[in-house]
Amino acid sequence: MSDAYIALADGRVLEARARAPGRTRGELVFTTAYTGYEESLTDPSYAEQVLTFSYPLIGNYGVRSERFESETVQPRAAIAREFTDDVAEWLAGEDVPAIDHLDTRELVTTVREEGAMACGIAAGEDVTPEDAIAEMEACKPMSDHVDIGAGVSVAEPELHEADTAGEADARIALLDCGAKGSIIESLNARGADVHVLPYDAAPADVSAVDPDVLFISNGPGDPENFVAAKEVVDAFAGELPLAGICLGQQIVASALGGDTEKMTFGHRGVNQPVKDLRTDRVVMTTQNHGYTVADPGPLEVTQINVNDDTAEGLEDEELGILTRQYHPEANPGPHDSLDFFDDVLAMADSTTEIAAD
Ligand SMILES: NC(=O)CC[C@H](N)C(=O)O
Repeated sequence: MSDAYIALADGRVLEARARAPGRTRGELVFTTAYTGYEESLTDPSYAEQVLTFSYPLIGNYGVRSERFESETVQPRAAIAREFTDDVAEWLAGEDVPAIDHLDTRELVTTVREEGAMACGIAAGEDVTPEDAIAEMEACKPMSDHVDIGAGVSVAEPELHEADTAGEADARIALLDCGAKGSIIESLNARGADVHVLPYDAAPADVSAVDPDVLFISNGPGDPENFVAAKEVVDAFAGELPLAGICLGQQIVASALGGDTEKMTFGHRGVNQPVKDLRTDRVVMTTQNHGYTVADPGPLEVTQINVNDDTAEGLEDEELGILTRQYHPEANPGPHDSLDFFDDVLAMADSTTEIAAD
């Protein structure tokens, strides 16, 4: 008798071992990252998803809150071939179901072939396969989570001061659609004050901060549902330099007349190769996304994914727009693309010069 089950939308039910009990449902996705489980499990972009680690052993360097990207565990459940006790205890303490001792290679192959899909999990004493099936049947498609930003954004504006407190070189308005903490830290470390605004802030809320750059964060769900953020981008494009990471890139492109589409299984891992089309330089990047910019609208695609040619960087020098589909803040690494933040802050400098002229 097993004490855990996962039901898949394709009709299969797999047996597993319960490491943290509970019943839940979500979109089944996988990451190939072999380090960075603390960062992944606290990345708000995983809201409403069930995260499978393709690497077989997760947790062998413990759990330290210094590495968290947000204050809570974000996916609805976690799956690995084997979790260490440290990770299992952390997830149990956070009431996030976790299961292991199942064939995660089969799970990953299924998602690669059939796409990210609904799943249901039941773990703990006395659970039955029917419990997992009932959860799976109640699972909504990701695009139906129309207000997903509400669960991951700040409720009120917050100021995160530059490490050079009192002597900030730039002021950033960060629209928090589920921002990873290390995006804020990367900006603070480069001398920028970061005014974090709720995901549904109005253009007037952005003006109130009088920023040098408007920055749209990463976040969960379907970018087309972030209607207020698109209105903000539309209001400030050409007026203020604009930057975005991941969901931020998708929102900027969509707001300016482009389009996004759902990928079959997405990109989640820490070794995604990205090529800059102007220099032919390839860097390794951290990624976590299930949607992609299919039509960049007026923006130029300056970087692409080497594996599937999808858009990884969008720019418009005249409008002052710079976005990345991957995660330049690079926690857990690699750090190849950290200079993105220097390029964003250079846009802030250029507006200061324009204003001074
Ligand atoms: N990390 C992100 O910002 C993810 C963006 C979006 N939710 C996607 O899955 O594509």
